[in-house]
Amino acid sequence: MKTIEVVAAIIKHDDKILTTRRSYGEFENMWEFPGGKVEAGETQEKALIREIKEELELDIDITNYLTTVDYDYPNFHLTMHCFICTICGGKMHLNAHNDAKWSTLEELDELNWVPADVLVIEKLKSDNNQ
Ligand SMILES: Nc1nc2c([nH]c(=O)n2[C@H]2C[C@H](O)[C@@H](COP(=O)(O)OP(=O)(O)OP(=O)(O)O)O2)c(=O)[nH]1
Repeated sequence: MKTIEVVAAIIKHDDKILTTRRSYGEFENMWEFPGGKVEAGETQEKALIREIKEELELDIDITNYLTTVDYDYPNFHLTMHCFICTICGGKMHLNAHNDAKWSTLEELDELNWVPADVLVIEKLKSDNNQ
């Protein structure tokens, strides 16, 4: 099975986290963390900065590494590296999503997530309880 390597941004502001809703493809209208595929020759950090600029027109600072999740979808294996980030510039514009919202950790449970992201949310919650 092919593996897709993806980077995702957990963008924080105060006690809120930015979530975005996919506007196309097999996970249309499900919530995710913004990001995308790492291109050949790119570092994970460079890929994430590029993806967030493309998708949201935002500049980000990567604060720290959160986790890497591995998930088997029926037609591919996902390896997704997740980083905690903050916004350092730009004005949000949705180029690849049909909605975005700021949610507290508790409010994340109310959203219909892309399947692999449930693992990311578990990690965010366990870190928060330490
Ligand atoms: N961006 C993102 N992708 C995720 C998440 N969770 C998850 O399972 N995925 C999957 C969905 C997609 O199959 C894959 C990422 O693809 P993508 O479509 O965002 O990548 P990309 O921006 O490089 O897009 P494309 O030009 O190939 O469409 O990872 C997540 O939180 N964020």
